[in-house]
Amino acid sequence: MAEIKIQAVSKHFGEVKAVDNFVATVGDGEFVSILGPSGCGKTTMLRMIAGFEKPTAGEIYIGDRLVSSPAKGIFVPPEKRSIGMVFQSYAVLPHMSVFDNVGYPLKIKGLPKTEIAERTNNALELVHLAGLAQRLPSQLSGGQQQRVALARALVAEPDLLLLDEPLSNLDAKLRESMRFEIKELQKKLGVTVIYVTHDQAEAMAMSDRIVVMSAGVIQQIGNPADVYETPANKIIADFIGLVNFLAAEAGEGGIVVPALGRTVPAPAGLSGQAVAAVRPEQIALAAPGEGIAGTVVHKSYLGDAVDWRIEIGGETVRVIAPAAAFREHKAGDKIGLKVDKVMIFPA
Ligand SMILES: Nc1ncnc2c1ncn2[C@@H]1O[C@H](COP(=O)(O)OP(=O)(O)OP(=O)(O)O)[C@@H](O)[C@H]1O
Repeated sequence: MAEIKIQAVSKHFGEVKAVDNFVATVGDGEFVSILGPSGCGKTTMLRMIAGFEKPTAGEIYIGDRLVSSPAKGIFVPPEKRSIGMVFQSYAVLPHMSVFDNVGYPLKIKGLPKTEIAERTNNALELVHLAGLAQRLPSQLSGGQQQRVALARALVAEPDLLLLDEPLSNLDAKLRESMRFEIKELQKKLGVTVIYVTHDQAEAMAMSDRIVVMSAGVIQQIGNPADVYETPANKIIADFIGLVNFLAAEAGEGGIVVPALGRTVPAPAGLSGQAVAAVRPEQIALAAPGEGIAGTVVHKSYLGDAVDWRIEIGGETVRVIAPAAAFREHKAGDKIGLKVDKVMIFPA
C-alpha cells in the first residue's frame, strides 16, 4: 500500500498543455477518481503515474520513492513501480487461458510454479472466476474478461491500482454491479486506487475523493458530496449532476435572480456578472398560485419520476419530481414551484 504524492506535475505536448500544474496527494488505501470530460488530461496524468509518460515538470512519489522528476533526472520505469493496471480495453491475451493470463505477471517475475498457482487461484477467487480458470478469453463475457484483467492487476499485490475507464465497454447494468465489486475488493485489500473516468455517477459511487479536471487543470478536489453540493465553479456544477442556470445580477443586498423573484447573498469574492444555479431536485412542484408561478412546457415520464420543463419568468427550468405528483398536468397548464437551494457563480 502506498501514499501517492503528485507535486506540480505538468505534461505539455508541444503547444498542448495536456496536464498543467497538477497537485494532489492520494492517501494510503484511499480511492481517488480523476473525473473530467474527454480530452481534459486525465489519462495523461494516469500514464505519468504509471510511468508510460514522462512529465514535462514536477515530481511524482509512490510511497517514499521518487519515481519521476525531470529536474533531478529521475525516472523509474513502469515495471519497477509496483503498480497494477486495468484499461478500458480488456487487454487479455487471447491465446492464453484465464489462469495463465492472471498468473502471467508472476511468471515474468520468475516465481516458483507452486507459488504462482496459489496466488493465481487466490486472485481468481477474489474476482469470482475460480470456476472458469481453464477457459480462453473468447469463451468469456465482457464483464468476465474485465475481471480477468482485474485479477491480473492484483495478483502481484501492487501498492497501487490504476484503473482507466475499466467499465466503459460494459452494459449499464453490469457497469453498476462492477462498480460495487471493485469498491468491495478495494476495501477488502486496502489497496490505494486511482480511477480515471468521465462518468460522474461512477466517480460519485466509488470514490473517497474526486479530482475534477477541465482543460488540463484541477478545478476542485473533494469528497462526492463536496463536489456535488458545493461545486467550486460553474464548470463543475454543470459537469457533475444536472443543473439549471438562471440569469442573475448584483443588486440591493445581494444577487437578484429575476426568474425566482429572489435575492441571494453574494458569495465572498464575487465581482462582475453572476449566474444562479439550481439542481432539479432542489425544486418542488406546488399547486398553481403557490410559490413561483410557472407554466408546463413539456413532461417526460421516466417510470419512477417525471422530468418536467417549466417556464418561469421567461426561462425554462428542469424539475425531476415523483411520478405521482401532478399526474394530470400537461403542457400549457399553470403550476407552482418551490425552490430550495440556489448556488451563485461568476458568469
Ligand atoms: N501523445 C500525444 N501527443 C499530443 N497530444 C496528446 C498526446 N496525448 C494526449 N494528447 C492531448 O492531450 C490532451 C489530454 O489528453 P488525455 O488523453 O489525457 O485526455 P482524457 O481526459 O483522458 O480524454 P479521454 O477521456 O478522451 O481519453 C488532449 O488534448 C490530447 O489530444
